[in-house]
Amino acid sequence: MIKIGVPSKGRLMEKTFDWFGQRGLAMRRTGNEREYSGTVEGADGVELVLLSAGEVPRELAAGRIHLGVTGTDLVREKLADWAEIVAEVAPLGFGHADLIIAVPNAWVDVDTLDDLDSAAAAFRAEHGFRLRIATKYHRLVRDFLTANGVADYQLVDSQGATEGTVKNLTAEAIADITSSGETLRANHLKILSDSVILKSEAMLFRSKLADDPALDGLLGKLGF
Ligand SMILES: Nc1ncnc2c1ncn2[C@@H]1O[C@H](COP(=O)(O)OP(=O)(O)OP(=O)(O)O)[C@@H](O)[C@H]1O
Ligand SMILES: O=P(O)(O)OC[C@H]1O[C@H](OP(=O)(O)OP(=O)(O)O)[C@H](O)[C@@H]1O
Repeated sequence: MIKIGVPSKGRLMEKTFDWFGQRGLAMRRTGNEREYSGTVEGADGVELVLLSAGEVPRELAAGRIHLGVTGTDLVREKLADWAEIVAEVAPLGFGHADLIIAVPNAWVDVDTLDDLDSAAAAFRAEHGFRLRIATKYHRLVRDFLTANGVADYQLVDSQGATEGTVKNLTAEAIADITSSGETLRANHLKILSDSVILKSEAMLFRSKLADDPALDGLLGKLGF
């Protein structure tokens, strides 16, 4: 059985279903609205595994799914040695979003990473603790800030509604995905001009740790 891991809800699921549908593989959810089960028609021996987008990388790494759809951001964040574990089969043309760092609009003197570095040092001197950056992308943000010489900060974990942490006084800055920019604007935050950490998009991945004799045939049918 070839197992394909697909996000279980929302835009990502619907667009993924459309993408496979256009290539002759009809996917749909079955059971009631809340039941996470689904079927695939158009190819024999293929099973649909509905997963949280955030869990697709781990399932690919464990070899429990052969193919998986998720954002490139989540694969790079969750799998340190991702290029050894998965191969990128095809970008799907949706789910485009940038991982960026943003600070309050009110910080008029802070527009770049250098400015952030200065502000972070001043913040620590004034408050006695390090400036807090809220994010769920710990690995990517830490690596990026280290590479850019920013050190005087701490990451605080935020698994959702990250832009709200500044207003809630649990962080001074955030690192999150943005697409239209609406959420940042609504929360009075601005992007540091040189802080695009990653340009993410939805991608079909193949696990290098799971094989099936029929996999190449299926990829051929999909056009790859
Ligand atoms: N506003 C957006 N526009 C485009 N892509 C987005 C947007 N927000 C998130 N994404 C992308 O969608 C993917 C899934 O995001 P996320 O982890 O937030 O999922 P989720 O909907 O919270 O799912 P779950 O809670 O099941 O893990 C990520 O790859 C992310 O980059
Ligand atoms: O730039 P925009 O178009 O406004 O999109 C960005 C928002 O979309 C995502 O949140 P999501 O809706 O997935 O909710 P979350 O806060 O639970 O991650 C992301 O975390 C941002 O908050």
